[in-house]
Amino acid sequence: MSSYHALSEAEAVEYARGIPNLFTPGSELTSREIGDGNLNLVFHITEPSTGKSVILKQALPYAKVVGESWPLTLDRARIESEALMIQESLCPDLVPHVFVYDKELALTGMEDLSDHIIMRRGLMEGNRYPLFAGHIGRFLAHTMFFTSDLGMNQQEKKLRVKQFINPELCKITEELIFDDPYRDADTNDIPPAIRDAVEALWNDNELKLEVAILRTGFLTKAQALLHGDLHTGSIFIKPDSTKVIDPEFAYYGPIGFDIGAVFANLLLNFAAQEGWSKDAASREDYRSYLLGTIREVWETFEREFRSLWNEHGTDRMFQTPGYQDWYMQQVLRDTFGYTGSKTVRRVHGLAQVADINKLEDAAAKERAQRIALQIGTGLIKYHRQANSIDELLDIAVKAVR
Ligand SMILES: Nc1ncnc2c1ncn2[C@@H]1O[C@H](COP(=O)(O)OP(=O)(O)O)[C@@H](O)[C@H]1O
Ligand SMILES: CSC[C@H]1O[C@H](OP(=O)(O)O)[C@H](O)[C@@H]1O
Repeated sequence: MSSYHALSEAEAVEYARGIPNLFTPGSELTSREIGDGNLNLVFHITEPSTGKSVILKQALPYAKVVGESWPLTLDRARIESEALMIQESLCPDLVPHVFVYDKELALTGMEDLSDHIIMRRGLMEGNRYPLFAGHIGRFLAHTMFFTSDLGMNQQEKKLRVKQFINPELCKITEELIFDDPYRDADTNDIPPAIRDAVEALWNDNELKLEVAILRTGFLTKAQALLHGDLHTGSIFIKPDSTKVIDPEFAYYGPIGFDIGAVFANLLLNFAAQEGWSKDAASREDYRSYLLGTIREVWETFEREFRSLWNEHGTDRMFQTPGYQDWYMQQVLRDTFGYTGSKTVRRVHGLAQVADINKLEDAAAKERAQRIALQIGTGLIKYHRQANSIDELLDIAVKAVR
């Protein structure tokens, strides 16, 4: 197969047949396009006679959610496959294995994770995942420590920064997270019931100053190789396993941005319990589970990151007493701010979340949206003063009192 074109299901089968050592030569293969994300095609190829399968993910030259009027680089397929391979080298059990990356077709062939479910769906079904916090805390600590100036050769790190320059995907984030929600942008999709609360953001200069500071961090703070879009739709899960997918937004940025993405999406589900829980007691119980998960993710991340630093840190100046504590406090403060920014954007910006949008009861949906905005703006405004993860949990609890 030659130059770039979007594959048909039949072409996807032929492509998969050519991946070495995967399927039985000459056997029947089936293909189904299952992409439910905002950007790409995803083909699920199976060999019914053996149960073997593979996922082929192909970038389209535009953003699928908007259409051909929003052109988008195919280089994101390279970014995604290279990020997955680095993450696999650091946390082999927490990402899908990549079998093949095809530059010309902007296509990645990877391990099929269909025995897992997308975590957003799992949370909407009220499931609990006791191992998740440990898994994702370890993922965050290892992928960020070993790609940062703390944990890798600082000259090689500069080359990594170059490898993951991702201007078009970063621009999407810069606009959809750090600009459009705070003005009357065309991309916004404002729920009419909460227009008053949304307009209040546009006029809140204290809030916009903090967003400008967080935007500056996103633009300039090349701390570690981020996943870049670590929401619960980018996490596959089952009780004993967690897999992170879809790092096409990967770039060198502030560590708190990825942690904030995880927390924001747990908090969006927390807000949406207005409609998902059947009564007040189960609502409170599930919310406690979500907040407990946030606390455990942070504690795991902090413990593992500090221990990697103590064991593998090579920079002499960074061993100065007090520096590690200062660094962790900055990461915590960034985490508050990015959790807030990533919560707000999902309420009235482009690409919202099913946790809230699938609520059928209009009053519950409106309450959920207002709670999410209150949590998000509260975290953004407080972020530069934060000293402990408890304060984040308090801001969430106060929003539902
Ligand atoms: N490795 C995989 N195994 C099984 N299904 C997958 C895999 N990767 C993606 N999918 C399916 O395709 C969907 C879209 O994939 P995703 O990587 O999130 O695409 P996008 O970048 O367009 O958001 C996922 O929600 C999931 O249902
Ligand atoms: C125009 S892209 C909108 C939105 O979609 C991405 O999510 P995903 O690829 O997981 O569907 C990302 O969050 C972008 O901000």
